[in-house]
Amino acid sequence: MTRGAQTQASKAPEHPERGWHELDVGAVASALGTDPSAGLSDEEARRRLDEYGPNELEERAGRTLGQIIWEQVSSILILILVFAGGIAALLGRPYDTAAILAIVVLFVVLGVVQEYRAQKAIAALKQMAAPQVRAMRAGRVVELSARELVPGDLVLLETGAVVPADMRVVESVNLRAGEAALTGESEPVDKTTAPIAGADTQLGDRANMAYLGTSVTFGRGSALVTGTGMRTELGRIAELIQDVRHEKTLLQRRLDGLAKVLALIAVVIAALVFATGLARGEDTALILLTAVSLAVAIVPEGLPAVLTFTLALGAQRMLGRKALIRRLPAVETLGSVTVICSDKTGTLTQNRMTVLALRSPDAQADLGETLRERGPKARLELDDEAALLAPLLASGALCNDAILDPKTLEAVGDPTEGALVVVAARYGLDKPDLDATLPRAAELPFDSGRKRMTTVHEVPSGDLGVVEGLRAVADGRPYVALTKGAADALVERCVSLWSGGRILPLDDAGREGLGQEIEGLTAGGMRVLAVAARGLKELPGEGDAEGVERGLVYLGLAAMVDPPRPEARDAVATCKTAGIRPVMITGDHPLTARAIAADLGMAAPDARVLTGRDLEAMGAGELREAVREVNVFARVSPEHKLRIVDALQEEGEVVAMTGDGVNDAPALKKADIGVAMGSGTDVAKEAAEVVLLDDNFATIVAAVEEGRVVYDNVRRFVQFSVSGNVAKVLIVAIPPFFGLPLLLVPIMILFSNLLTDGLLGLGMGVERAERDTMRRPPYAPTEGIFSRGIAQHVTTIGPVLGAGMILVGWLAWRAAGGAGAVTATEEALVATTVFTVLAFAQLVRALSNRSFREPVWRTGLGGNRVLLAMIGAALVLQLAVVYTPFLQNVFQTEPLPPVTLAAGAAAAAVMLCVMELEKALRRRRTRPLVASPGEAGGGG
Ligand SMILES: Nc1ncnc2c1ncn2[C@@H]1O[C@H](COP(=O)(O)OP(=O)(O)OP(=O)(O)O)[C@@H](O)[C@H]1O
Repeated sequence: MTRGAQTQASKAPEHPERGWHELDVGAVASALGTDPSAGLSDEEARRRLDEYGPNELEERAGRTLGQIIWEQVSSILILILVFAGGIAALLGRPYDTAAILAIVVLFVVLGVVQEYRAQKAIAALKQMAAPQVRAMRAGRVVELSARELVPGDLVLLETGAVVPADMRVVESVNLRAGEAALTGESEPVDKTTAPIAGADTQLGDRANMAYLGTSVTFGRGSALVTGTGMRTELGRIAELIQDVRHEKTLLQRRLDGLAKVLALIAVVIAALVFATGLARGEDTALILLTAVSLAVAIVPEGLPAVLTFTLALGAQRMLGRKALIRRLPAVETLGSVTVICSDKTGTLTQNRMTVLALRSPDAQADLGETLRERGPKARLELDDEAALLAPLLASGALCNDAILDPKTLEAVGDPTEGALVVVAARYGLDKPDLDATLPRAAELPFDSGRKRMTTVHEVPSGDLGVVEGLRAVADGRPYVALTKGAADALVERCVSLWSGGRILPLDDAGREGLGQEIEGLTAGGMRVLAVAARGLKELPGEGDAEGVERGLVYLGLAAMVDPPRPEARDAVATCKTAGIRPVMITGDHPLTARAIAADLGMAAPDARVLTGRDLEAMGAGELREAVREVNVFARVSPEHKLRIVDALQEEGEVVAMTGDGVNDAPALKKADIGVAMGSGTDVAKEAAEVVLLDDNFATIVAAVEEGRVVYDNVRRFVQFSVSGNVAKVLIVAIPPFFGLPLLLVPIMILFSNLLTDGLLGLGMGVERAERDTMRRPPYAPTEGIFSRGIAQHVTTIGPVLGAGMILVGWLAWRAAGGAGAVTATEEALVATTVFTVLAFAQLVRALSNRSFREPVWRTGLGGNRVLLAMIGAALVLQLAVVYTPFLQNVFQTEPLPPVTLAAGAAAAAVMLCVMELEKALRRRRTRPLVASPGEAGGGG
């Protein structure tokens, strides 16, 4: 087997003087040092991989470390801090200055590390999604990651695959490639194998080459890899086309905006305090220091790091639930999804088809009972009655690409086809025998637009056995064409039927009768295929479906069940309570679709169903109106999906749409969240934001839930951190008006914002779904972060916390003797008291903050170990700052007597009560657990 590969392998590939497209296949193979039928040997492939490196484009879309650092350093928040540090230096406060600068550095490093890790994580996810390719190595077909391809590899191409490198086509069976990404040409190009003259032939005209970044839209073939990675046409222009813009998520952009607003407020308040202080003739140093503290207090230092962390974690969790995220923004968009448009077969159903009913003009069989009694492996006798079904059964198995294992009575391949092969085998008609009797001579493959397929078979002169009838159907012609497909449409193409051993005419009345029969079967949720045949004088030309698939002789019907996935029913119910509308979009018959939709709870048994034909007859306005209420679309082609997404989006919906085929790609791109099936084509995956590793509808719903959790956790941190900062601003700004000393010095505020809040923020980022996460309406993309009660929280809890801390400060100051009698050390003691009690209060607030609605005793303490650990760490750090001599120096703290700590703990307990009271009020204000988006319970 390894002959050629072995003899030629040691010769290194060299680029020929003429273009690859100018050489014939033999010359290409010899220049590449490979065998055009067996491929490279494993050893040689390994060697070349070492030499040429993996087949991937250098990641230029990702920002470099330098860029990430610059982005962090140049952010407005950092600039404010640097400015504040400068003033502190002017005031002769070296520790404050050093601390501010140290924290600036820490902040930048933390941000950079987070960003860098998030970027790496996404790159890793992308790699997981890298296409698998089938290649020949040493004469055997192997499956490998596209990254492992090397020049000289022989790659097998099939419909839906992305072309994984630049290659010279050596075999083409109707092979066609979409090259729009590379050449801008929107029509697919036919691929050929013969050499093409002209060194300067345009890329688009080099029909015997296939290029990285294009995709196979039709047919199959094989090709020799001529260039990989950056040594491809795409690699050459990669720098030009790679999107260097860093894609920020909606939340990131919103939070950037929030940070800017806060920064502006910081500057304004600081200026105000400075001006009023000057006007009242206060000590300039104190005023300046206050202004610096204010600026530092408002800036939410921990926010960016917490955000990236939370998003990356969300993507990871989704992966754990079998949804692979290809673009980070999808994590949060998922949380806003309002409509999920899902394929039926395989996503909502199990895609395990079993034929339960057979109908031919002369006989019928219902197998449900038998299979229930005798199990799925039941075999049946081809008695006189059943023999009347033989042409139907045999044709169904012949016009078919599934492979039967006659022993186990199982089939591999497309489940619809497998069911037909299996039912024929039940009656002793094994596909391999049939294939031998009536050899296949040509085929018109299935496509979901036509919804049928045809195979053409030679009719040999010898005895055909049980399928002798097909000779008569062929009506003396040398070939018989067998067509199977969606029953309603196929029956319309039949002009006669096979009955009593003769071809009888089929008139409109007859077709109507068959239509009713089909309707009867589909209404029970079965997929019904019709099978028909005709004689042919000669083999049809390529793509001559229209010429062949008409004037057919009707042979019969096969109806099969495909049970719903058990978990889909729950997922549909979850969608409903979560204010998300599940919509079924299927190529199947309207009645089949509706019956299954009803079974899953997606639609009423008599719900309105729209078909592809209905859609075509509708104007844009009409369609918009229809998509508001229709949950089942049937007999839909991939092109219709695009219109459905469009109409839904016009209606303001955030749409997730599933798909697996090449033609689904435009709809996946258009949808807010394109969802590709793990089993689908590479083209669909490339177009999608999310790939379902298990093809399961329930997985989409799980991903939506995780998306909401991410959103919740970010909002949780914003609520916590902004209300805390409001308090800190008040603590700094108010006391000077009453002659009190500064209650928090800048370095303390920094510590609180960055370490205490940052650690707690990370703890909040890992919070799991709340009990009502999927029982409330989705977040509208236009909805601000401060909606649903967060604004109230910030404006009530913030001032309460601030007032409480001022009271603490005032008590401490009075205890030290009050106006005129307080020494510098005692001032430091007062500040340390406020600093520490505030830290305690923040710790308990973090606990209460675990749920937006539920009381803390319900959410419990143990559910989030990370948060508990962070609370512990923050506590230890706080005590360290207060009690270790070196840190006392840096942070200008004084050791607190135990009684103050105890009082601080008591104050924190009071704060907890206030938080819980606010939540109780929020619960009363807003209706909980909504069932539909109409009754939205957002209190914001
Ligand atoms: N292999 C096949 N040969 C002939 N006809 C088929 C074949 N597979 C499906 N059909 C017919 O074509 C119709 C549409 O099939 P299509 O594959 O587009 O839908 P589907 O993908 O199975 O459904 P969904 O869109 O819900 O996933 C089916 O209802 C069936 O009648």
